[in-house]
Amino acid sequence: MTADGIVGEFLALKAETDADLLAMQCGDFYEFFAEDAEFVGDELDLKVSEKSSHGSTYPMAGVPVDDLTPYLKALVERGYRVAVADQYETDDGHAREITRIVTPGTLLETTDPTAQFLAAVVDVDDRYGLALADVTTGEFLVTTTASAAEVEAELHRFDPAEVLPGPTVRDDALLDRGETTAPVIDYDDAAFAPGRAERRLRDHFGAGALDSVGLADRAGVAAAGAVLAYVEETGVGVLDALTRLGTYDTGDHLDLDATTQRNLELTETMHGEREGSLLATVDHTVTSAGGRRLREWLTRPRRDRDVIDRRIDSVAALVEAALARDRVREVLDDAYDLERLAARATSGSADATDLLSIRDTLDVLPALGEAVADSRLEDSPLPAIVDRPNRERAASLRAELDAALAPDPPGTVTEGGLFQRGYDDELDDLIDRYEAAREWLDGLADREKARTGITHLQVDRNKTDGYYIQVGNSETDAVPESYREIKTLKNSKRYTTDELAEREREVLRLEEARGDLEYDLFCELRERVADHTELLQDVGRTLATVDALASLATHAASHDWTRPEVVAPGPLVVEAGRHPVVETTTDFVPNDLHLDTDRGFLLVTGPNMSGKSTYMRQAALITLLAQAGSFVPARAATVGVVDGIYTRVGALDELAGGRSTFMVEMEELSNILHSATEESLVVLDEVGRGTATYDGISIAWATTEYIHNEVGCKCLFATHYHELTTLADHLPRVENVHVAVAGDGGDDGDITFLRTVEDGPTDRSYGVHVADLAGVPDPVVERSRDVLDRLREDRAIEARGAGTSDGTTQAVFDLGSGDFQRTEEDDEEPLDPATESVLAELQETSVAETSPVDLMARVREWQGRLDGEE
Ligand SMILES: Nc1ncnc2c1ncn2[C@@H]1O[C@H](COP(=O)(O)OP(=O)(O)OP(=O)(O)O)[C@@H](O)[C@H]1O
Repeated sequence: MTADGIVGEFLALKAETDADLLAMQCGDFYEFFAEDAEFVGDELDLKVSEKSSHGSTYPMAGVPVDDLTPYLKALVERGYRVAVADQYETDDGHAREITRIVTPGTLLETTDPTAQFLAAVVDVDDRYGLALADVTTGEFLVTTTASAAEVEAELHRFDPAEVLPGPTVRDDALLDRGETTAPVIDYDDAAFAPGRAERRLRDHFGAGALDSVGLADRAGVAAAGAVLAYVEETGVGVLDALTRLGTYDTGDHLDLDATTQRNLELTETMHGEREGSLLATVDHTVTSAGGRRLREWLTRPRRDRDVIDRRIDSVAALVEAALARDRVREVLDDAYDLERLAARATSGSADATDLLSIRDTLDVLPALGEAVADSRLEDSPLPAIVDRPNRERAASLRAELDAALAPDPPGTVTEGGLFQRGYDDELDDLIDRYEAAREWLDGLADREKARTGITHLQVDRNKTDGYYIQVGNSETDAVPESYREIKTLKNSKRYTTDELAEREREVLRLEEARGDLEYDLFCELRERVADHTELLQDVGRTLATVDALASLATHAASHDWTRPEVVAPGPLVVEAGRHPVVETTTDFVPNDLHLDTDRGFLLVTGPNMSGKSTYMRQAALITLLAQAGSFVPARAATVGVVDGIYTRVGALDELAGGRSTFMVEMEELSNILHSATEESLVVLDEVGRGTATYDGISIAWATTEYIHNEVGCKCLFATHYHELTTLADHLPRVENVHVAVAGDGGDDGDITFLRTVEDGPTDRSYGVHVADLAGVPDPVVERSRDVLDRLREDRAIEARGAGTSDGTTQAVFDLGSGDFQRTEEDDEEPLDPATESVLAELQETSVAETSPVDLMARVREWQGRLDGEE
């Protein structure tokens, strides 16, 4: 094919696909042309050369066929979708077609141990269907819900690598809320049609599959069908990896909205770092599958007490039995990622080393069985967990692999050397003949030296000349007549003979036959392994589960955590509780917490920086950890199961998202007030702060009443609005607690943060002290103290009337009530315009939002105006 034709063909194939880039095979290379070449040249630092076509030149960049995978991975991990066109032989030359599209959600070759979900969301008949498939492990989950917030929360939990919104949800806010940074692909509308989707699901998973997993909802079917269709387009093998369909009900798990997952820093901190998150703190797993399991438990804690208790029973046993725990972890350390290896076997991408890894990991199961047979673990649920997979089938698969594979097989599966002797008679025979021919060749140099008397003679092989006899120039006169010269080098000549040529042909033929036969045998073996996918997934899950349990136990033992008593919905009582992450970096002061039916709502006050947020998050995290099946950081804890944890904490900078912080705050509050039930735990940190003081107080006030009277859930509410503390006198379940400090924070008085939580409201706010600590310039701090003193003295700003010689007070704006109070005698008289205007401005002035300096300047200006100055 001409050069022109190649670029033309590339552009035609590119027009066929909606992938971002195309890699087209041209002989031994995959080439990118035109814009794609420039793009990959930049992204991957590939050399870009020029190719001429139709009189113009096109950029061209290529990678050797065997090296494509790492380049593909690099592109896909940056979020691009890459189509691959392979070349195949035809009767009159060769042709090319797109054989697969590699995308972030369907990349089998990933080396990142975290789960890689492809998600589809669709809305049918007012319900949302969400399907999540991880082709690297074969996991395929479907759920349906009527709530957009729940879809959002699930997307945040599963953190998909790629999202396919159905036609009706493409413009939905739920996809641009920043819940996912994954590429969002507008995929073929038809794939989401429920009828078509259902047929596709039945074809792939079998006619009865939908009924047996209880997938009836059209929205769920549509989402699952779209995922299948998409995966199918990306390559046939990848689709085969999806073996197990499952459904789940969002009600099985603790409801954690997306904001709460972020606020509680479950898997990453507010700054997007893993380090410092709850997961990073408690993760001591030794396998990547165990790490995935632990992440799943922390992001999807349970509501079912039986499940929770079983996990905690296992953790407790492992906490007690330190030696057995170490042994369990040591045994698990030898395990590879079986779920992923199973998917590689099913998709046909596993090589011999992968099958050996499967063999070695199957070995871990009996060893783990022995480790949990320890007397201190035998009464726990652990032996039953390890017994769940079929041990006999696992042992026989292991034995089959062990008998088949060579101990140190090559990385390619087409060149032989994969199998042990004795595995296959035909192969053994081929190998015997091959080795005999090789032996003849290996001995040839010595035999020829002896026969001819030539000393500088060697036999070797290279790509262009094949096998040859090489003789140094000084002795070429002595070569026998049977030698045929094939090449002259500077110091030597190369020869062949009829017999050497014949043997060479034989060796090559045998090599090829061996390679072909081993490849066929290997594919058969790999398929037999793929037939055991479910078994491998069972074993993989078991190892991951035990690893996650041992990790929780390791953390509990090393940080002195305690077993929580998990009870039916009800109280949350914590004795000497700590924050699970903060305690690892700080000399932490433990705190008690008591929330029950008589005392379900705590108003938490205290100076800035005293530890209010930490205290409240600690309560949420202790509940979450208990429901994940973990021990908790406390001396003792009773945790009443909750159905959801909802938090609204300090405003994040969401201005980049185009919404004002106060709007975000109110949207989050709205979601909480709509979602929380009597059995939820709600944590509110300074709700109402983002607006004018009196609006803020009013919203906080009404929120407290609503949660107390209507929702009736457990709630912790931190506030700087001292006014709210009086609510404890009116609402029976509301109590005040405060984080204590020593010192009054007054003029120069320093305060010491005690970090202890005590009953009753705090008396001061100490904000000026924190301003001082933060390095606000001295004049401002001092001035603030003056202003504060005055405000405290008067709790009022006076408006003095003009024209009254003695300057008697005419109207007082009372900061406590937020009302104007006038003196009796002035009431009759109409106000003069100056007073009117000052009062109007005064009414509009927000004390909280005006700096003390401005405030004083304004007051001075008002006084001037009232005194008749211009
Ligand atoms: N019990 C504790 N023991 C030790 N250190 C703590 C404790 N509680 C909080 N801290 C530390 O005190 C600092 C302030 O805590 P936090 O952010 O919870 O205060 P806050 O009262 O919510 O502040 P603000 O009102 O300004 O938001 C943090 O650095 C935290 O690590």
